[in-house]
Amino acid sequence: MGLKIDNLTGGYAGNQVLKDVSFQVDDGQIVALIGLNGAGKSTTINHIIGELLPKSGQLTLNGVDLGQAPAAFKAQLAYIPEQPILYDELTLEEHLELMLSAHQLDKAAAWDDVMRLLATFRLDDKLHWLPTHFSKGMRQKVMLVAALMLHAPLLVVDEPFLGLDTLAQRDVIQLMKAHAASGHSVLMTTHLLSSAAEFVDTFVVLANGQVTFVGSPQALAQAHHLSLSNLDDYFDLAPGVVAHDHD
Ligand SMILES: Nc1ncnc2c1ncn2[C@@H]1O[C@H](COP(=O)(O)OP(=O)(O)OP(=O)(O)O)[C@@H](O)[C@H]1O
Repeated sequence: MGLKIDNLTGGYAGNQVLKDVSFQVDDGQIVALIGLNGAGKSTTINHIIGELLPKSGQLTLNGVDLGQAPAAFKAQLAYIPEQPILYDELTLEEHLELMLSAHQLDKAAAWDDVMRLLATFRLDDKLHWLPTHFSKGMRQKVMLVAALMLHAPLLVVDEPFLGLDTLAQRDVIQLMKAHAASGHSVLMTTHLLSSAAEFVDTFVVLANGQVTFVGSPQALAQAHHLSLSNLDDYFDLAPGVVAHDHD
């Protein structure tokens, strides 16, 4: 079933950003939300994670309605924000233990999997490090491990590649693909259209808080006479996608 967003209108007090946004993320799919700065990508995500309340519209995840059962809705998703949020006084291991217990997961049962993820990102020898010792990319990797180890039905990732080296970017793509292949789904935002076109199933284009396109990378490219490798030119060419940040 996956995530279904129907006619979502919402935003911030005094700034209604999203207008009638509808799209879905089916089980087993990777969907990328794209759009220029200020188009409404983060606002959409803030609604999905329950940080913002819709003015109207409906969000359901595997049949659970966010408005009616927020805790059950949120329990099904793992969210990786654009800016890593870590506690200065907790080690890497303590961060992961905290996340596991917050999700009622048993450390003994989950730990082999956690160590595999840490090894993927070359963090397995840093369990006792504090966040102050981590580089920006390492902090991002910790957030990725903390979310991926939950195996949540929906993984929501704001800008997954920000601050990551090329090896880690490749690893994140593989892990997102594995997450989807296991029947779960991924919703991400990105500005890297050509790279995303290599592994996402669907692009959802937002412009000025409205959905202007939903379809495969191939369909998006064809609609604008672009090749997949030239998709980064999309926002130069597509009419009606320009966001107005401050109107
Ligand atoms: N806390 C806020 N209060 C009021 N308006 C906001 C707030 N955060 C964002 N906005 C406005 O909402 C609109 C959409 O912003 P949003 O952050 O969703 O865009 P985005 O597509 O994620 O952009 P970016 O690519 O820069 O991350 C913008 O006009 C922005 O100014």
